[in-house]
Amino acid sequence: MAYVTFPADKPADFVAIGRLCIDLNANEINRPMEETVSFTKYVGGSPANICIGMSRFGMKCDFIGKVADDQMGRFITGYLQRNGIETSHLAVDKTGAVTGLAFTEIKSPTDCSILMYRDNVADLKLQPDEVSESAIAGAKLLLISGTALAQSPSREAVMQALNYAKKHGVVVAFDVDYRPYTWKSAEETAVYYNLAAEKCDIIIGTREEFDMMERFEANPEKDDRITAAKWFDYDAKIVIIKHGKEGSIAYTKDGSSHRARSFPAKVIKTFGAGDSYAAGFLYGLMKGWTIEKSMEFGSAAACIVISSHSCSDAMPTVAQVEDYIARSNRGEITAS
Ligand SMILES: Nc1ncnc2c1ncn2[C@@H]1O[C@H](COP(=O)(O)OP(=O)(O)OP(=O)(O)O)[C@@H](O)[C@H]1O
Ligand SMILES: O=C(O)C[C@@H](O)[C@H](O)C(=O)CO
Repeated sequence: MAYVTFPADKPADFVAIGRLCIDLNANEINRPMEETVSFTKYVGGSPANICIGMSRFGMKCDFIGKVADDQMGRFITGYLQRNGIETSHLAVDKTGAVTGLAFTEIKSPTDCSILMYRDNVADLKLQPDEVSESAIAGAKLLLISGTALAQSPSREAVMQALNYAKKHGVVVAFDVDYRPYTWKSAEETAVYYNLAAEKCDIIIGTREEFDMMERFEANPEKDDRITAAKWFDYDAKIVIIKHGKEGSIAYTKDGSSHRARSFPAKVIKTFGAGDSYAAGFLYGLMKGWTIEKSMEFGSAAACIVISSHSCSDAMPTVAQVEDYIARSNRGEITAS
């Protein structure tokens, strides 16, 4: 059963809007940041990672965002281009804003953190009039990501993108992607996340992210079913709640639920799991697969990324994900 119907006659498959930044991932893993001396530079930011993932899967992708007018901004644009992503809808900041940096600390496979440098970043300066209506009208699926709602004018740019998507019958997916930095308060976060989520067809978040959105509501048991049910009174058709290694659960508007286990993985670091899961799941859905098969594909894509050093660069191809599922089913992959 198709829970979401994607428009057929569009020149592009997928357009994402929001954060583009740099990940500097520690080369010396299993060490605190204080003792780390070298890092490898990658393109980062959740929506950028998801877009790169979709492109690796063979989807025709476009990105709407803003980069700094510096070497880092040009590195990001070039990387997207080399990955086959349309970059003509990227604005270039002219106010002296910088590229956001995410230094990753990998103390152990389960103890990872991100040290952010996000003052005066270009991605949050995207203006509503820099959001291309034709880019959104020309895609089957728009992905928005929560961090872009943290500040104006990026917040209004995302709301504008949602308006264009509604006007042109584009399916909207929302990855909650809650990162505490750049938000001023938990109340502000909940207000804007809820405003955006009301307009989305597919909502994907972790249990903790939905807890944060439910700040003004009663769900004392943190019941996933109660969390999901609210959104079916708005535009949602699918709500996915992720539980890390415990897997994920999708609720659909018809009242059914669909569970996905996680696969074993030799984990290097856990960040990037959510982005690769989202890319894999959305790819499956766009291919017309069942919810279960799409979730399984996303879960296996996540394992490939968390077993690798980077997020963006490690995004797998379809063949790599299929191979991971097959090897796991044959018992050839064990957890770390
Ligand atoms: N340790 C793990 N082993 C195997 N699979 C995992 C592990 N951690 C996460 N996953 C897979 O990735 C999916 C998404 O992970 P998670 O719930 O941690 O999302 P997230 O918190 O958004 O990720 P991120 O750390 O990128 O922000 C899970 O549903 C699961 O399939
Ligand atoms: O912006 C961040 O929070 C870090 C990212 O750059 C990183 O690539 C990521 O989001 C992984 O999920």
